[in-house]
Amino acid sequence: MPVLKAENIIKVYREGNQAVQVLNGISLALERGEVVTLEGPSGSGKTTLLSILGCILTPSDGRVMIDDALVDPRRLAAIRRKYIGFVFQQFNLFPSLTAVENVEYALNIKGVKNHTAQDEAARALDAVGLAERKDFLPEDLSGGQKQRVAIARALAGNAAIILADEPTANLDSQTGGQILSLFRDLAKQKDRALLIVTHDPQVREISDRVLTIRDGKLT
Ligand SMILES: Nc1ncnc2c1ncn2[C@@H]1O[C@H](COP(=O)(O)OP(=O)(O)OP(=O)(O)O)[C@@H](O)[C@H]1O
Repeated sequence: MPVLKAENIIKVYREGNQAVQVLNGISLALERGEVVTLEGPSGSGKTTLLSILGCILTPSDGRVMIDDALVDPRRLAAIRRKYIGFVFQQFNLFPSLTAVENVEYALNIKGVKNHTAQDEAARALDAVGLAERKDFLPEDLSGGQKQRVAIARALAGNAAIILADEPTANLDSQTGGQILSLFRDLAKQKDRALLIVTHDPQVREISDRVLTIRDGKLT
């Protein structure tokens, strides 16, 4: 059974009396333990699709199922907290929190508190090779290290679905390559589904499958 399934997703953005249909009937399924690349030209709807799959946006039509249950638009935040981990191009770390506090904060939001959160955050940073820098602020970390913190944050709390939007876009290709193999290994270890939106050709190399979106459809 796929952990994530999208059926016939349509998304229309409205601005004033203009309507633009960005997604034109997208269906896909992600299995646990699978790493999938999503490619497509700029403006083709990749981020929109990722936001719908990640329960940030609701589709105009079509449905998303997680673990075979229909995603209820009234419960998006709760479903997102339970099932989804995100990694972004800009890392999106809180600048005033240390590495470990960034991960801990995300765990707190997921309902993991106190010592359990502290221990899990420390373990997650250890898994991405940052145990020695766990008390550093983001400004004292390199780009690759910041992305490791973001990966630790996405993986902590056992999200079954990890969605990444251009995770290597701000990294040099060597650092990007290292981050990608780590990301893949960690996702595979726990049988998570990992979907990566990217223009980076290196992502294909660590993926099981490549999806291409063009004019709002998968080709
Ligand atoms: N909130 C919004 N309101 C109106 N139009 C939007 C909105 N968000 C995105 N769009 C439009 O929808 C289209 C798809 O955008 P999206 O960001 O999903 O594409 P993308 O494939 O991720 O692009 P890129 O690779 O450049 O990040 C674009 O034409 C964009 O301008």
